[in-house]
Amino acid sequence: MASCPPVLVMYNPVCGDGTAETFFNEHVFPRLEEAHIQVTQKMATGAAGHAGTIAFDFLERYEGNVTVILGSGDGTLHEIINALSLVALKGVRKNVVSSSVRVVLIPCGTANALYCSLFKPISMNEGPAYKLKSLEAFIMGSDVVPLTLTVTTLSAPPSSKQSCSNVAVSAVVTSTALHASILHDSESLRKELPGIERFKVAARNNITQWYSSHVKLLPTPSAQAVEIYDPDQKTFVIHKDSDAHGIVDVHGPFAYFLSTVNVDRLEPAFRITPLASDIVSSEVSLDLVMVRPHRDPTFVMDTIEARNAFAEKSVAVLTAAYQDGNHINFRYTDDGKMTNEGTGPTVVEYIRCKGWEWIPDEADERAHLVCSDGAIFSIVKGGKAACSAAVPADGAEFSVYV
Ligand SMILES: Nc1ncnc2c1ncn2[C@@H]1O[C@H](COP(=O)(O)OP(=O)(O)OP(=O)(O)O)[C@@H](O)[C@H]1O
Repeated sequence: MASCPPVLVMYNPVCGDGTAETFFNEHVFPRLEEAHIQVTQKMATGAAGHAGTIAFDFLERYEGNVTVILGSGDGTLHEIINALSLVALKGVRKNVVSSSVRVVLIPCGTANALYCSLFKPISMNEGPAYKLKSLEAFIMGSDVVPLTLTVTTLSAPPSSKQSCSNVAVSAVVTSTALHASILHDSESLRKELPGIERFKVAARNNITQWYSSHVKLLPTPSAQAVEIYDPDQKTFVIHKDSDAHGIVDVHGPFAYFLSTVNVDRLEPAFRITPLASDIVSSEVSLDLVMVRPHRDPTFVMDTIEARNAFAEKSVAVLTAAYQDGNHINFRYTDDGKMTNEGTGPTVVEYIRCKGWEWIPDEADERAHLVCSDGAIFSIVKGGKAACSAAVPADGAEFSVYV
C-alpha cells in the first residue's frame, strides 16, 4: 500500500487578531479528522522565523511532495518560502534537485493578500466556510496553482568592501516608497491596532513623502519588452521609452512604487494591481504600479506646499484602489485635476515587466527601504535593489490548493 504523503500543519498564533489557534481547534482539526486526513506533524510557530525552521526540518525528514496546511498571513508564508528557497536541503533531500511544497492556506493574518486574491471575498465579513476553501480543495483533491516568485537582491555599491548581498524572495509584493514606509511604520502599531486600520494610520503619517530614485524596468524575455497599460485601448502596449534592449529608464521622485506577483489585491478590497486578474499574463512577469508627482501638469517645483497638495492626489489614488482598482483609469486634466476621462497623462503608470532595479538617491534615507511581503530591508548607501520575477527552476517549488 502506498504511504500517505506527508502533511505538516502549522499556524502562527500571533498573526492577525491572534485567533489562529482557536480557529484550528474549532474548524481545521475537526474537518481533517472528518475527512480522515492523517497529519504527520502539527506545530504552532513560537517566534518570528520559526515557520521557516519548522518547514525546513520537515522537508529534510520526509520524502516526496509535502503538503503544508498553514494558518497565517502572508508574512509567515514568506518566511517559509525564503527558508526553503535560499538554503540547500540535506537529510532525505540531500541530492534532490526540486522539492514540491503544496500549501493549503488558512487565512488567519491581517491582510491575507494571497488568499483574498485566490478566493475573492464576496463580503467583508465572510464566515468560517470562506476561510476553509483551500482546505476543502485539498480534501477534494483539486488543482494546485504554482506560485510565481520574485527574487530581490539588495547589493552594495561596487566600490564597497561589503561583498555579500541580501536576497529576499516574495510571493506577493515587493515595494519601495510609500508602501515600504507604511509597512515599516505599521509594525510598531500592531499591538494597538491589530487589524488593517494600522496600515491606514501609517499611510496618513507618510502620505506627503516623495522618494528620490532612478529606476530601470526590465523587459519580459518572450515579448522582449516592458509593457504599460493604456486605458484608452484597455490593454497593455509596448512602453514608448524602451531602449534597443527593451529596457526603460525612469526617473523620480516617486510617491508610490509597488510590484506584485500572484495577487491583484493586498487586502480584501484593496485592488492595487487589478490587471493581474483582469488581463492575465501569459508569461512570468510582475505588475508594477508607480506614481510620479512630476507627471502632474501643475507641478512646478518640489516644495513642501507642492508635496502637501499632491498628498490629496495620492490619497485619491489609494482610495480608488479600494473601488475595484479604479485608480488605473485616472488621468490629469490640464489644470491638474483627476478624472476618469480625457486624454491627459495617466496619474498611475501601470507596468508589466520581468523586473526592476531601484537605485535610490544616496541623500534620501527613506528611499532606501524595500518591502518584501511585509518584511522590511534597507539598501546600503550607494547600493540598489534588483527585483526579478521567476518560477523556480530548481530548488523548492511552491503551489497552493485552490
Ligand atoms: N509565536 C510568535 N511570536 C511572535 N511573532 C511570531 C510568532 N510566530 C510568527 N511570528 C511572526 O509573526 C509575523 C506576522 O505574521 P503574518 O505576516 O503571517 O501575519 P499578519 O502580519 O497578521 O498578516 P498579513 O501578512 O497577511 O498582513 C511574522 O512576520 C512572523 O515572523
